[in-house]
Amino acid sequence: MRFAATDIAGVFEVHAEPHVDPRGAFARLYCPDEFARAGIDFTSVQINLSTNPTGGTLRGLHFQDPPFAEAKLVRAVRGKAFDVAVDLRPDSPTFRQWTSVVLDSRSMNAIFIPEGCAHGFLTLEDDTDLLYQMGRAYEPGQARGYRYDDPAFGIGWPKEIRVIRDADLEWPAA
Ligand SMILES: Cc1cn([C@H]2C[C@H](O)[C@@H](COP(=O)(O)OP(=O)(O)O[C@H]3O[C@H](C)C(=O)[C@H](O)[C@H]3O)O2)c(=O)[nH]c1=O
Repeated sequence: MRFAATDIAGVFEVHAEPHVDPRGAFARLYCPDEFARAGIDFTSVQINLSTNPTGGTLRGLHFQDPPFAEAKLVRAVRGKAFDVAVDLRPDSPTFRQWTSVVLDSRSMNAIFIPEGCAHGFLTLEDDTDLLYQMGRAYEPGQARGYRYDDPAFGIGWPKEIRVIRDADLEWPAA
């Protein structure tokens, strides 16, 4: 497993480094000890699956405030997605900045998003499924969000948005 820093402190692209042979590939996707050696204290306690049949589906930007803030490890297990983390930590030098990773099921990469960041993604092809490993159990009613196009962030989404739920258009301005 290889951890690549991004423009935002604490956000990493995680490369699985699959073992490939004529049968296919085998990869370790998560290991708390390897995360700890990379300086990341992250224990996966809940796993979620997001299925998105239509390319151009946007979910997010979502986050939760303390004490319900969530760290998450997100990967595409089918298809491809433009995945975004936004730094919402007021004391961070990259406050309100964003970074992106293209999650590709074929390369087995992932993005680690620490507490204090918002998360969103835009699927780049039909039938894109994202698997989430969460650092805390789900707390109903704690979800907060900002619009994907909030001028405070200026996120450069790479393609037309074709599917988005109304609630993700109704978030307050940052
Ligand atoms: C997140 C979550 C949701 N739910 C229930 C609540 C709703 O009845 C249903 C769909 O939830 P929601 O519409 O919030 O799902 P998304 O819009 O895909 O939100 C997720 O996608 C963005 C991009 C994220 O980063 C978050 O992990 C999460 O907010 O699943 C659960 O039962 N457990 C959960 O952990």
